[in-house]
Amino acid sequence: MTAPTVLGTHIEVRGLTVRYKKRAALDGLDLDLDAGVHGLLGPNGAGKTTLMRVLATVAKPTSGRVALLGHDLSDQRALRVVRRRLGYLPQHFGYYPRFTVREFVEYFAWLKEMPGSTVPLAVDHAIERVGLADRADERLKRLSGGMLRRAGIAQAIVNSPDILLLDEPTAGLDPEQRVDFRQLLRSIGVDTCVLVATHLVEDVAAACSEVTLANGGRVVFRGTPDELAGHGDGAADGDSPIERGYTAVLRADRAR
Ligand SMILES: Nc1ncnc2c1ncn2[C@@H]1O[C@H](COP(=O)(O)OP(=O)(O)OP(=O)(O)O)[C@@H](O)[C@H]1O
Repeated sequence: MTAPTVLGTHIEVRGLTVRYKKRAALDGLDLDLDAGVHGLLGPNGAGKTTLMRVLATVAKPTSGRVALLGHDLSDQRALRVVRRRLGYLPQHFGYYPRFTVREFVEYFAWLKEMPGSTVPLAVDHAIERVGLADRADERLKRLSGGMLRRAGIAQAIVNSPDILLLDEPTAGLDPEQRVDFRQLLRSIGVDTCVLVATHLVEDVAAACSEVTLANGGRVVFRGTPDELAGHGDGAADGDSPIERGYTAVLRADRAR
């Protein structure tokens, strides 16, 4: 199956606001992302998960405009087209514990309306890419937390999405798996727009071509991991250059 050509920007967000009662989880956020691996960093409550949920089309904006693959999400007909081209690993995902890994990934392939003839091969490939081939027929309830996370990543990539949204994908992965996972991200990011929300700045430094730092529902920094690290030159706290950059940018934003 060949992926359709992507016209325009993969992700285009303008003035995105999401309110929960009086609190703004996102507050006029602007963002443009194309192919590549993009890290999304920010402190607790910055709005990362809210942004991921809007981009995954499971939450609606209060105001503002979001276009994915050139389709405006306010257009109901476009939603179906876009959803086929998306992969999404939520921060917390539900599953039937009696499903095997293969059944679980297959189920998502059907939900994404993949042509039936392509499903078995795509499922096997996705399971292999996350290193679960030897567990493909194991029930989900028998997997460790990290393996379950990897099964979640497999369902997200089964349709070779044009946009892949991963909310804290490395939570629970052991160090060796995290190294493999970064390699997987880099290979997917060659022609896919991958957005990874995480607290692990070392994953961002190692795997991401670009990083977006959110605070208070807005973007406060956008650049390469090296550029973020550059903001930490001097006295800011942190154990690595990128941690120091992260801390320095947040402090400067809070002092505004
Ligand atoms: N369903 C909800 N109802 C009310 N407030 C919410 C809801 N979901 C999120 N919020 C609020 O919106 C803000 C942003 O939350 P969000 O989960 O998007 O942040 P985050 O950056 O993902 O945080 P974390 O790093 O802790 O996962 C927070 O103030 C949060 O309390």
